[in-house]
Amino acid sequence: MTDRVVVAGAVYSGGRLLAARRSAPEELAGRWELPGGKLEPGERPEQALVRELREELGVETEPVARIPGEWPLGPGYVLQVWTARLLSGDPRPLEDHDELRWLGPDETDAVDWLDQDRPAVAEAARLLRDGGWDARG
Ligand SMILES: Nc1nc2c([nH]c(=O)n2[C@H]2C[C@H](O)[C@@H](COP(=O)(O)OP(=O)(O)OP(=O)(O)O)O2)c(=O)[nH]1
Repeated sequence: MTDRVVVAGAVYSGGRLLAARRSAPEELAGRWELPGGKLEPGERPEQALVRELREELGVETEPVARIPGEWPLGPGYVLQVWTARLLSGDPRPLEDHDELRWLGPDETDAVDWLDQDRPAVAEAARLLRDGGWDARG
């Protein structure tokens, strides 16, 4: 069976990366992730990402580029990650999260990322340090 996709955003603004601390489920609560969620039937990943970031954080974003790779999340799900530009709004933890942090290029290791997010975060951090974000859009 094909795995279902969870799409997450490496959201950036002003040279910083957004990290979100999960409030649920219990086994993930307190760990940090790139915000996003599951694709709904018929949705493209970029559409799902824009919808999830609107629902969870109250912001409008524009997906820029996929971070190459795909990471297993447990039975039946894989994680795909896009860089995304913040277009408008100030992110707030409306759903699924209880804290948000903007991380500068030297701070991307400062939070306890979910293990399955670490490869994508490492690549996002590299892009942030190289200033390569907008070049990819
Ligand atoms: N959003 C997101 N979820 C992740 C990441 N890493 C990771 O293991 N997950 C897991 C947590 C959840 O079990 C699942 C995504 O579920 P979710 O709760 O964010 O998605 P959703 O908003 O569509 O949730 P739902 O209420 O429809 O179940 O993937 C990540 O970086 N971002």
